[in-house]
This record gives sequence, C-alpha cells and structure tokens, in this order.
Amino acid sequence: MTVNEIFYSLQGEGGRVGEPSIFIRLTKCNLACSFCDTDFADGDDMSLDDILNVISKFPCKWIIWTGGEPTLQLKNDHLAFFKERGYKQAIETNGTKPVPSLIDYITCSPKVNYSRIKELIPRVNEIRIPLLNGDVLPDIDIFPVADKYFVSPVFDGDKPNTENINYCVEQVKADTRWTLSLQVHKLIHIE
Ligand SMILES: Nc1nc2[nH]cc(C(=O)O)c2c(=O)[nH]1
Ligand code: SF4
Ligand SMILES: [Mg+2]
Repeated sequence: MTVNEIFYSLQGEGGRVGEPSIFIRLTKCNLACSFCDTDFADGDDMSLDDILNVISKFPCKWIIWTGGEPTLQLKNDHLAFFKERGYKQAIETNGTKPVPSLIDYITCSPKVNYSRIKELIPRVNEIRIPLLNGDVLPDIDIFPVADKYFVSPVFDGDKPNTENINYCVEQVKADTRWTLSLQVHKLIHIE
C-alpha cells in the first residue's frame, strides 16, 4: 500500500472523539475539495508487515484508515491481516466507493453525490458532513442509515472559523436529528 503517514493520537471528531487511535493515512483521493485539510499526495510503499512493525509499537488496538480516500486502496485482504492480529478497524471515507466488509466502524464524510452513497454503503456508524457558512444542509433522509448524524463546521486550516461554527449551531438547532462535531484535535493542538 502507499502510505502518506502513520501516527498515534486521539480521534478528534465525531462519535468517538477522545478515543486513542492509530491513524493510517493512505495516499490518493478521487476528489479535490476546496477545504481539504490534508496533504495526502506523497507516500511510501509499505507492505503489511512494514505497517505492522510501525503500529505494534503503540499500546492501542484501534486503527483508523483515513486519507486521502482510503477505499481506493484498502481491501478485505489488508483488513484480515490486521484483524487476525487483534486489531479493530475504522474508516473515514467520502462515500464515493464501497467499503470492504471487514471494517468495524464506518464514518462517512460526504462531499458529493449525496444520493448515490446509500447504494454504495447502505449502513454506516456515522455521517459527518463538513459545512461552510451558507451551505444548504441536505435532507438527512438522503444519507444511509446511521447511528448518528454530525455537522462539522469547516475550519480555516487548523483554526476554528466562528462564522462557520455559528452557522452550523443554527442548522443543528433547527433540525435536531443532527449533532455538532468540532475538530477537537485542532482546538487542543494534537495531531
Ligand atoms: N486527531 C485526529 N483525528 C482525526 N479524525 C479524522 C482525521 C483525518 O484526518 O481523517 C483526524 C486527524 O487528522 N487527527
Ligand atoms: S475527500 Fe477528503 S481527502 Fe479527498 S479532497 Fe476531499 S477533503 Fe480532501
Ligand atoms: Mg486530519
């Protein structure tokens, strides 16, 4: 696999915020969002053993596959390798590709083609939609069934954007099926 970076931190967003997690950021994405906060272009080829060598140093059994768009590379063969070694595996996906079945926790952060996501990924653990001041919050029913639906105000890089946050607060207050999610890792300056 081509890997951009591997780091150990706390999940900074969504329904599992604060949980220790090993982030494996895979190279490549099939979208080019204006607000993208990740430089995922570079990467090194790593075998599954190479990756295991790095992550086994961390006292944690949860992996978060992210990117870029991790579904462009991630297959059940990869997931089975880590599952056999006692890891649980989550994914942060943009919802444009199917998710391999061995994933234990799916966060879908939709950016485009909202109505197609349901066909590709019928059930997710969380939807976490990035929103900018003035963006129309889509009807929640367009998305796959989820345990939780989050609105995530887009930050200015690593800094909170007060206008975006206030706008998202109003959206959530107006439709209580949504919950606000902040990028806590940026607020507390961790990776
Ligand atoms: N702490 C922390 N939590 C995160 N949750 C999703 C992230 C991502 O970049 O996909 C991320 C990240 O980069 N850092
Ligand atoms: S889908 Fe995610 S990683 Fe890809 S360009 Fe958009 S924000 Fe960046
Ligand atoms: Mg990030």
